Amino acid sequence: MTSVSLAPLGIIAGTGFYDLEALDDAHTETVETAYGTTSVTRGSWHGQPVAFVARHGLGHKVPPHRVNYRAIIRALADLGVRDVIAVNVTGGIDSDVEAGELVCLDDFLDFTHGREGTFHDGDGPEGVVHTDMTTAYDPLLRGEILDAASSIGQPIIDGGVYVCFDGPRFETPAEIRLAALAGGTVAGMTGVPEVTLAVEAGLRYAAISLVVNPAAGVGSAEPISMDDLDAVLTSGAPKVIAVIDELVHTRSVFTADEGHGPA
Ligand SMILES: CSC[C@H]1O[C@H](OP(=O)(O)O)[C@H](O)[C@@H]1O
Ligand code: HPA
Repeated sequence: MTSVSLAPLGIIAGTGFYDLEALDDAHTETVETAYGTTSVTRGSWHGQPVAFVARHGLGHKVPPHRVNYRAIIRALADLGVRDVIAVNVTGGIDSDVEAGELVCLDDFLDFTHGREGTFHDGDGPEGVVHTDMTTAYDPLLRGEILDAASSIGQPIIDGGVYVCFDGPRFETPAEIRLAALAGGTVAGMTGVPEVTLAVEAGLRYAAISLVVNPAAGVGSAEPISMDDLDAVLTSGAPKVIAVIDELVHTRSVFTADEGHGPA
């Protein structure tokens, strides 16, 4: 059997996901890019190479508005990653979406301001570039996530609009009502420009959102409780890992069948 080098699967995760225990031979390196440095943990999962980034850093030191999204995406692209699965913890805007549920996102609204959101500042050899965002979340990668969830019997909502706010404060009820009117499903603080930079970099990107609370003012006037949120995160994180585990496992079977498995 000829051994070929597989492109590593990129995984970017945030709140509650700081290392991937499933990774074998994990080692963390600092990757330098033209946009700054980022820390990437590389290892293998079911024999598949993986490059993992904890977007808030170990110990959750970096708030959402200060994450260096360009360095993260550039680093993964430079390491040869072609596909990225992102995990975003969110608040439910749509009252039908409950805490503990998973959503496979299919669109976004960008309510952020002033983030470094492009690789195309007009100063490169390519000049002015306008990147299509019609299917920002890659349909094929979304399909892999949905199939993986279905295979293990994990419910996941097929499609949802991620509304990205700057944070780090939570939103007001009025902001969430506006986002609901605009068609938002879930609220978060990190999904954009991560997704748009990935598309600009030519990566296939899809995101699993774990809903951990009703967004501000949804269903009740109760303040968002970090304790409640943490409890849902603790019970929900293994569901997300199980879906990704199945996706990676399926890929490993497929690559072995194709004769491209690890030697
Ligand atoms: C602790 S709740 C707010 C925090 O969680 C989300 O992070 P991530 O998307 O990285 O999972 C949200 O965007 C905020 O950064
Ligand atoms: O309600 C929320 N809003 C924004 N980001 C979040 N991340 C978890 N919950 C929320």
